Amino acid sequence: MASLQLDGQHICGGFLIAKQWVLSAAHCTEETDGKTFQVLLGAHSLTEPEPHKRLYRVRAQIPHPGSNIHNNKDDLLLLQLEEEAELNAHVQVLPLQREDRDVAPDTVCEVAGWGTINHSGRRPDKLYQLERPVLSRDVCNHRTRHDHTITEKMMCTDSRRKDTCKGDSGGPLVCNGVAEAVVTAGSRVCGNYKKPAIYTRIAPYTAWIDGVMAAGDG
Ligand SMILES: CC(C)CC(=O)Nc1cccc(-c2cccc(CN)c2)c1
Repeated sequence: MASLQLDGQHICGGFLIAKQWVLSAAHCTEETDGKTFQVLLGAHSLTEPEPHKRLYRVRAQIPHPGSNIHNNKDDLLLLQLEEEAELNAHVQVLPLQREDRDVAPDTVCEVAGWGTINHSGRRPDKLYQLERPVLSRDVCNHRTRHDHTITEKMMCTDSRRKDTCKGDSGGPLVCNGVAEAVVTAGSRVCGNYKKPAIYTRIAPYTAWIDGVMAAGDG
């Protein structure tokens, strides 16, 4: 799990997909006015000293060309670290789902982040992890939910009570140990069952991800 930070403040989640590459969400750059993130790896607490915590500078930030501030489409961001991350028990690469097939509804997946915890807007110091069931695209696209805005490159999880929120964007949705999708802000509401959590599915973007990493590695 990565924390994308500006001036020492957690802004968004992300995760290591290769030794020198982190995947996150493009909309995380919306309020950075051009500043480059730093990436914290190996952390559980954002503030306390921990043996495997290390802050990395970012050589390049590459948002998906289709990403924009008006919708959640192609909401992916690749970050190339200044150097390869030092891997250990607390810092590992997460395998990506490369088969483009929907995760079955009701599959229980997990999502983690340092995003705001509840309606109080309290920001946690320690990483939170949540198990959430996958919601079918048909239910998620219902008129009373996200009203046909969920494309085949997106997926949803139930947002009844437990949900992702501000600061969780960019983190992985992990199903059976594989990163299936990336948290996106969606309608930017949290914990409302009528607005299920939305994720950008990874499998439809592996060609783009591989292409950027190949070009970036020179
Ligand atoms: C520059 C960005 C950090 C701005 C931003 O993302 N704001 C924001 C505000 C309220 C909820 C959320 C939010 C995130 C992740 C999941 C969800 C939906 N459960 C909401 C996101």
